[in-house]
Amino acid sequence: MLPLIVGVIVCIIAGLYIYVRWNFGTLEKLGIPVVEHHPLLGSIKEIYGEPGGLYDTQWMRKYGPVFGVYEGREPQIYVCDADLIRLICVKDADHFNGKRILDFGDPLLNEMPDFQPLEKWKLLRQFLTPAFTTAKVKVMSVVMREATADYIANIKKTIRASNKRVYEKIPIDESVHTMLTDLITRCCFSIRISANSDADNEFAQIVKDVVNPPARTSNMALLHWSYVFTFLRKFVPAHFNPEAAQKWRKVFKQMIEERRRSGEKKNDIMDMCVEWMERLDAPKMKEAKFSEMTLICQGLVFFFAGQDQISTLIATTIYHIATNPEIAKKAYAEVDEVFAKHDGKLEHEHLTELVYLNACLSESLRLYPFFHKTERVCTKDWSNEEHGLHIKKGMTVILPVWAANRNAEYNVDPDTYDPERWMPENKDKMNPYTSTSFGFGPRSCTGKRFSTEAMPLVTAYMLKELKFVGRKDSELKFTAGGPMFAPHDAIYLDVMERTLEKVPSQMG
Ligand code: HEM
Repeated sequence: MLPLIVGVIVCIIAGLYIYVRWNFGTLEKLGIPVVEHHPLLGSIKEIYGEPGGLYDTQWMRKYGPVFGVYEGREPQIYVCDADLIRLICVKDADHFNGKRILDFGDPLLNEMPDFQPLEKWKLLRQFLTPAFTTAKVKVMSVVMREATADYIANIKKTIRASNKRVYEKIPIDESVHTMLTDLITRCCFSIRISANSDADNEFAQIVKDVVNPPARTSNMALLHWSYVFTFLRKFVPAHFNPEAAQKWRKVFKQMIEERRRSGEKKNDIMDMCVEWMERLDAPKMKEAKFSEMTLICQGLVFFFAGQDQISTLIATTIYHIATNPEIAKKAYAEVDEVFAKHDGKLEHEHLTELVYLNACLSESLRLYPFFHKTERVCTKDWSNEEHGLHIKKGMTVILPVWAANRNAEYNVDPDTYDPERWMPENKDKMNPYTSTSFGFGPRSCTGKRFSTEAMPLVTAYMLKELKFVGRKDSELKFTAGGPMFAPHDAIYLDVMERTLEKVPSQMG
């Protein structure tokens, strides 16, 4: 009996060993360099370790612009070459029109557009694309200005309440993030939440809670092994907070119902939701499993697709302005000049005049996008002789945004924050596929127009009214955020009103 039991155990272990390592060797056969990896876990430990985008950058520098990585047992091709990115995302996009269908452990969150089967994603794209037409964004620009004015007024209140006339140690990233809940709610749903600094506001709180899971997993071993044995994912705490997602479902459904009952038209996202609610019974919607839940999730997408991204980019830009006198001098001078030219007001048409400020934001966008990678799944075998690359159907191609944007072939001194590279005389020489932060082609970001309006507008108004000053503890430190996100520690600055600018910098 004992030999039989031992035999069965040995067979099970051998079977598991073969299963775990089954895909190893796939990437090597493609003739591309492959990142050294753990014999069972692939490179998942590294992917979850340091800030992910920095790991990818180190790999690119060691292995070149195209290399293979095993995410657990899944083989993936990382591409940081501009021409290949163009081919995969744009020219031959019909060979790469998939993304992986991921499970976030909640039926609502599983409706996010990036992670849907092809037919459903096409419908979602039809829903999302009209949200930010040029005409709509122009109207939203006015609303953005109002939200920003209220935010600045709140900051000024705190400054005036302080004896030193300084709002000391403002966590500028969190502060802008909270303000964006208000700005997005006003622009997309025509709702004014009471005070944008009021973190207890129910709406703001729900949105905040969704992206803050109750407990991040401390059991890293479980997390790592779940990339090898996928059934273990059930035991890993969700990336998002399912309880808050439930609350969102209730609140957003009520909002749609109220708008439907009132018959009001505000030309916003809520109108689009009401309109699409009527279409849910159509056969093609049913076939694609496009449901009420799908629509309710899209409401949430307007927050979590943009809020972290936009707040990180505004905050990091302000951090560089606050801590670099040369950059500050140019940015403030330009903002003052443009406002003076337009009688103290900045409208949609004037944003392109902020050449230097837009260059600063583009540089933050190059270096610090919150989603540090995106992907395509190959849906038809694809070959390119010039690049000597053959990709089989089913293989995941990763576009490691941080690494690709730091490719020294296209950027001099790629790790340095240097807005000058985005000034017209330099920008015009750039290959557009070297700056990957919004993605490219049919699956690219639908929020680009909204973001490129909000970022310069909010930042310019903040600089017009407020002086940001670096502190001894001001730091820009990115932390590990798993395979997709690039979170950072709080960015502390001091802020004062520009008319009361006498308080000295605490830097150095
Ligand atoms: C600076 C701000 C933003 C950045 C850097 C950014 C970046 C990205 C990236 C890299 C992707 C994947 C693209 C690809 O795979 O080619 C994406 C997708 C997406 N983004 Fe954004 N995003 C931003 C703001 C927004 C905003 C404000 C919204 C508002 C709704 C939004 C909505 C979406 C949606 C819905 C998708 C999925 C598109 C699809 O799968 O078809 N994004 N974004």
